[in-house]
Amino acid sequence: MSTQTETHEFQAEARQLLRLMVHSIYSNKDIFLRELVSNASDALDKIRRAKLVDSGLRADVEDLHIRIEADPGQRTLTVRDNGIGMSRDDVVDLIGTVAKSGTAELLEQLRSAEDAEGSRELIGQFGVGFYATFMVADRVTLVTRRAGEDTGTRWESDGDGTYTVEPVQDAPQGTAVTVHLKPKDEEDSLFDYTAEWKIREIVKRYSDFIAWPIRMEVERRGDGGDGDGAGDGDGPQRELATLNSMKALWSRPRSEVAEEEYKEFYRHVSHDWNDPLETVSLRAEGAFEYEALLFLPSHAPLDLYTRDSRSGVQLYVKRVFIMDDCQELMPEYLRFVKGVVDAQDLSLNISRELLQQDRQIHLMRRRLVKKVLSTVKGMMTSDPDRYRTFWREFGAAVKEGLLSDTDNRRTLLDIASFASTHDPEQQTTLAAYVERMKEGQEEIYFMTGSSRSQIENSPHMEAFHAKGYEVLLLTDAVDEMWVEAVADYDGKRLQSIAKGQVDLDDAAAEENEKQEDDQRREEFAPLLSWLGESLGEQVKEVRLSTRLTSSAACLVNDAHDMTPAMERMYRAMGHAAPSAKRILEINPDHRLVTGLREAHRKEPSGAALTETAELLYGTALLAEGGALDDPARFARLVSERLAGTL
Ligand SMILES: Nc1ncnc2c1ncn2[C@@H]1O[C@H](COP(=O)(O)OP(=O)(O)OP(=O)(O)O)[C@@H](O)[C@H]1O
Repeated sequence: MSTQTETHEFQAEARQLLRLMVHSIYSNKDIFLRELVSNASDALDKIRRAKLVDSGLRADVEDLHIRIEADPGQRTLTVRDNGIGMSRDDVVDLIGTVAKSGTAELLEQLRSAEDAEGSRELIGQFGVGFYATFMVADRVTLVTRRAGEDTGTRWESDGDGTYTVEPVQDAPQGTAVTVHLKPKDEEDSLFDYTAEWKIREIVKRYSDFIAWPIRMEVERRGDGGDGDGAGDGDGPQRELATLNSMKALWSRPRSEVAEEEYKEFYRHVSHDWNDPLETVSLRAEGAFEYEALLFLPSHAPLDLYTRDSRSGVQLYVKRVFIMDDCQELMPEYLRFVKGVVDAQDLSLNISRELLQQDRQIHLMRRRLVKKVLSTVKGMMTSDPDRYRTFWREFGAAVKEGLLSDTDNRRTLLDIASFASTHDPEQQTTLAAYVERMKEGQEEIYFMTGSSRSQIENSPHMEAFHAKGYEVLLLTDAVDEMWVEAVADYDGKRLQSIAKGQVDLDDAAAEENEKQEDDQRREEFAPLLSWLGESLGEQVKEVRLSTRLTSSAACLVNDAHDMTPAMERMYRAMGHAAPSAKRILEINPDHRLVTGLREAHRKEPSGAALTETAELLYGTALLAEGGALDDPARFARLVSERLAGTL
């Protein structure tokens, strides 16, 4: 070891991931080579781009390629690229840590995953990249030099928790990763990764479309020989071969590309080990030509709802990689879409700033979005199960589009599904809801809340349930927001059952009940006005309810007020959101309410009565899942009352 060798510890999460790799929960170990080739290919993309942007960069971009070197004697396999390379700090930051958000959650889920199958699925959603080498290696050495820098870095680890870094003077530009292979053990899927046939097989299978040549020294194939590679006495002849075809998949007609090739390409661009759910290809001809090959994943990534979630569309210009994560091509609500867009008529030097202003890019994005949405719409009829998977995984993200993408709002409403009281298992579309609407029903009823059972059991549901009206049960955080922005679907107003007044009676019944109502209002007027005063701190009005059948009371919002959930969300985002006072509705048929009316008639004031009013309000709040201001006081009042009944 040189005097400049430093020993570092892997970051805690990295250590845990490494342990998983060493104990190899993933049965297909071949993919380690795919990961190394994929990283090498990215490094080559990056150097070409860097040189385009800064022609003064001291970098050799003459013959960019990947080279695989196998040494059966030493049992090593090296993947070498002459790409962008890494500085010493890059190596420590990128290789020694796992920067991906969601790592901690993933590890937690892995710990609780019950079987190997479950673990594989989870890890598949994550992609372990470079660390996959530790499935096949007992030591990994990486030598790298960043283009433009003089000193290189040597990194080495046996995957146990620490690694070393030291400077090296004679490193070539780019990165070489040498895997010191564990002994072969085919029963454990550990093949001989120095064997030419095995390397060829893996490259062909996983990396054929890589745009850079993947070269390796191979045995020269004899002309019509016996194919055993044996030489004629001078030993086998060797030659340098390119193992991959390098064909850009997106430029080939769909009919000529095998499903398996698309899947591999998807894995390359998405770093997802699972198959994609759907492939979307698009070719635009004319004044502004481009080709797109996009994928809808089959699982939501763990970081889909975190702030730093990346969008997965790469931009190429005339087959040259320009940038990852091109947000100008896909709106945030479709950030899970992965793939490649290759434009013919953009400058290779295009910057993000210019992209934002480019009219053609705007048009391209509009068309891509429409294509993705129409693909989803198509799935609804062609393959409903697949559509359901899509919506389960990505529905909550897509609904964000109802707020941000007014152009496509109608399509978004068409492809959306919601839980509903109609069916405890299956979600419904709005179109299906409208079809089932009762005669005379003018509105689409919904309620937002934190869970299906909480909404279903909330007092607001009672009359809707009793009268057989279907209610949509909206439980995603984003639902609170979009329902404020979207007024109607197909001319039918969207109406929260927890807001404003409800009127579920038909005209004939209404006439009969009108007189009864007037009489009741008169009877209850003194109680309502007393309750209004007594609970004046908490509510802005107390009125008789038409939505309750079995509960004594519930809280509702005025039609234009924010719901408590919205207020909480605004506060969580750091906005000031003063609490809007709500309306207490009481059920004139409930024993507690009629009893209270009688008690109030006999003795219009008094501490016990005021406490009952407080309890009535508190119970209504609890029934909808709300939080009491002073739970201890509430508990004491309830205990005292209970004690009185014994
Ligand atoms: N051959 C290489 N040349 C330059 N940088 C590399 C090379 N290999 C890895 N890196 C750097 O190390 C980082 C981490 O690599 P790693 O394979 O662990 O994850 P990743 O490729 O970013 O994502 P994933 O885990 O999904 O494959 C890369 O993002 C890249 O910046």
